[in-house]
Amino acid sequence: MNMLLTVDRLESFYGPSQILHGVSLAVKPGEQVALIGRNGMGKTTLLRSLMGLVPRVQGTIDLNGSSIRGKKPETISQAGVALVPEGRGVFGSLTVIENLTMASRAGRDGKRGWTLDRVLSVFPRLAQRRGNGGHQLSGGEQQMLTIGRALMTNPEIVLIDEATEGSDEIWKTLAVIRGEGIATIVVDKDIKNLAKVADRMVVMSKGGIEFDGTPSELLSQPELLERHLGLH
Ligand SMILES: Nc1ncnc2c1ncn2[C@@H]1O[C@H](COP(=O)(O)OP(=O)(O)OP(=O)(O)O)[C@@H](O)[C@H]1O
Repeated sequence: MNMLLTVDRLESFYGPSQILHGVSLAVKPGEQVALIGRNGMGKTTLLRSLMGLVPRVQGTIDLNGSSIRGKKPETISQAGVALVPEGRGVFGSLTVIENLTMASRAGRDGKRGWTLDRVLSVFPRLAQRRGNGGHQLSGGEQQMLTIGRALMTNPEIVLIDEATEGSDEIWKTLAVIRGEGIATIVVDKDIKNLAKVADRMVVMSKGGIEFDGTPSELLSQPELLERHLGLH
């Protein structure tokens, strides 16, 4: 099967600091990849690098066989990548509906599977608060809104940082996204729940990838879990 996303020997820098040291990773269409590791190991930097938000990156980032490395975030979004950042980034002065409609765009192949009505039917709480300003929403509702906005761009892959930061409803949402055949890279600390939903678990350490395998392969390595995730 052709890969959706191929990352090869990626190096990322903030000013003089090198944060990623040769990350290689491939994601198939529709695959759910969990990205885990201790604090400060480079998970957020990897997602931001894929979205074009890190100023200096070297190596390969290909989406559907075309390079997106060094492209602007807007171009990367048009190519089919959506980011749900930690801390969210909802527009507080705009209503729920305005936040959603401003993100609306056809997917790469012109498909518009995700419309306003569809997003509101998947997230009934957003429908109830359709006229509320973004700043009037709870943390969990803001996360739903950010995911709804990502879906309005009709993406092929959604990158979700600190997924359970908003609320535990994220697990239901991930199941919906999976059912749509949209690939995900999900960063979170809840390894048990991630292992239930992910096709693959990728462990980062010190700006590199330490492990890449199935949930059962990871869970059968207690020494790795303890060293990189502090679990025993
Ligand atoms: N804008 C920035 N400028 C300089 N250094 C940064 C910047 N953002 C992150 N870093 C550094 O890059 C390293 C990796 O951080 P990153 O946020 O990618 O890790 P993480 O694995 O997502 O951690 P966490 O789970 O704590 O969010 C850290 O040492 C951090 O201090």
